[in-house]
Amino acid sequence: MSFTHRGQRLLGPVNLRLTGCKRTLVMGPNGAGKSLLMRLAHGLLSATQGELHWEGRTPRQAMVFQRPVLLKRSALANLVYALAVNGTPRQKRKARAREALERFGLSHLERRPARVLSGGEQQRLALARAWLLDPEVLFLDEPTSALDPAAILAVESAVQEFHARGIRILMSSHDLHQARRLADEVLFLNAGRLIEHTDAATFFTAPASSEARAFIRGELVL
Ligand SMILES: Nc1ncnc2c1ncn2[C@@H]1O[C@H](COP(=O)(O)OP(=O)(O)OP(=O)(O)O)[C@@H](O)[C@H]1O
Repeated sequence: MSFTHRGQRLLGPVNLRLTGCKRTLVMGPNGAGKSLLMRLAHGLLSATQGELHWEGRTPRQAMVFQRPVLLKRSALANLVYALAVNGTPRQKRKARAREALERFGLSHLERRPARVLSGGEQQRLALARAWLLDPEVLFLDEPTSALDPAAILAVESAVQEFHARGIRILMSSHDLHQARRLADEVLFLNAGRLIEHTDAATFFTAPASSEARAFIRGELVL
């Protein structure tokens, strides 16, 4: 796939096959095209050239963003609304929403307006909403970049839980430590090009490209 805007190619061509129920971390410097790749894969954007193919039917998917998109209503009502859109019968919505709030440690905040929750609480609410959608594939676009260490830990634990439940993870991150903790494999992008697609152990110990080596050493990649 490629994505071109006003004659400028911002991403691609990216030719890539993702398999297995892995945790794939999408890495690379600012502007590398990580978000574009995630949005194309999730179907929020259409490729200007090329196509995305799912093997078999298109899986159920959810996406968690850097800044959660929450409705101007309570935490509970945000989840109830997601269930309504999802077609869950009315009489089951509140109980299921409360279960999800409990799972993500938010029960005590159910009546609070979602938009006044702290950044970490909002992200947990977004994860609870994703959980309720029962996805087969979960996209997370830099979900921890605005969070403190405790909130980052909560998000990473949730990612591990999703993974343990058999959900395929595609997550972008700048954070090398986070990628080392979570990744089964890494997609490394730079300037709109896919530079490496490799298992995590190889990426961190013996990256093939000079760009990835510089990125891992913490040097500026231009
Ligand atoms: N919808 C769009 N229309 C036009 N340009 C876009 C669009 N989305 C992204 N871009 C541009 O494409 C490039 C890649 O953006 P992208 O958000 O994918 O980068 P990124 O790797 O996620 O960066 P960051 O780490 O800073 O979030 C940037 O130069 C950005 O300005």
